[in-house]
Amino acid sequence: MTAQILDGKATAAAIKSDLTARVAALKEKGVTPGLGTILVGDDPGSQKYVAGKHRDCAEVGIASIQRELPATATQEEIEAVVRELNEDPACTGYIVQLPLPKGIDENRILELMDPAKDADGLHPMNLGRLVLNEPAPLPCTPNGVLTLLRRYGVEIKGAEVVVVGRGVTIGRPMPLLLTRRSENATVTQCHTGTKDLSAHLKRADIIIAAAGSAHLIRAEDVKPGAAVLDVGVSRSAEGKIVGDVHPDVREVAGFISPNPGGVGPMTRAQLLVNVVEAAERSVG
Ligand SMILES: Nc1nc2c(c(=O)[nH]1)N[C@@H](CN(C=O)c1ccc(C(=O)N[C@@H](CCC(=O)O)C(=O)O)cc1)CN2
Repeated sequence: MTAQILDGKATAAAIKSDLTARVAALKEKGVTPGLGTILVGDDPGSQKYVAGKHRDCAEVGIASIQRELPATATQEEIEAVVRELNEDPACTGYIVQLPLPKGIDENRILELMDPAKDADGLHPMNLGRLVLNEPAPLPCTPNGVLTLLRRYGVEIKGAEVVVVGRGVTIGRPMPLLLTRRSENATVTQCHTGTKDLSAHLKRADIIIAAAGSAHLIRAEDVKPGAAVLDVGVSRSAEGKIVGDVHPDVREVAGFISPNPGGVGPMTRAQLLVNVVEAAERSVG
């Protein structure tokens, strides 16, 4: 068996095409949605992701607001830019690209954001709303994973899902989305303290690998027919992306998301969804 590809590029393109029409409708009502980004430092990966976000904006008609600070920026300097975007009426929503340089209090920066402008769904108020089952912008990568599973008809209801990783952008919020009544999955969260990862993986109908550990998920640990989503990013000596999932898993899994070309483009598409939804709320 060779796994069906969960094509994030194609799915993101379909989402962007729908958003293009919605942005055009907003513009007819006099509203141009605007996405702001705050990028601190010169990490090449972060620069690439932010550039991609603005390319996407141009594609669907969303205005771009870009703020860049050097790696030496102080907490106060970053906070000043957060306050500026909180007040900017042209900015419908914005993100602070993570991770921030060492020494910066990331949580304090996120807390300072206006939760109504939180395009990433990572403000503590919005994560709290998710816990409480209240409407909130959803974190982009977990929502991208869910959208991909739904588009390809992977059964989520009642599925045994293993999430590997506990980072703030995916590992922490992913189980919150999956265990909502609308999804009804059963979730096990694994991490570096998990004693027998292999035993958990072998039982999973869906594996979401977000550990950032190259080829951590091996074919012998995957149940035949399982859906495997590769969210991990490590780099080879040549600078190429190496995911968390070993290439041999394709021969065992029922569905697999490539990396690159799987969850990454979905993260970007869901960010645009959050901005357009915020703009639509503003016109009622
Ligand atoms: N504020 C945030 N910071 C970070 C987030 C986030 O959701 N919000 N997630 C990641 C990085 N990220 C978005 O910012 C992101 C990662 C990957 C991609 C992507 O399209 N990847 C491509 C490959 C790109 C390449 O060649 O390097 C793919 O998978 O096909 C987009 C966004 C951490 N920080």
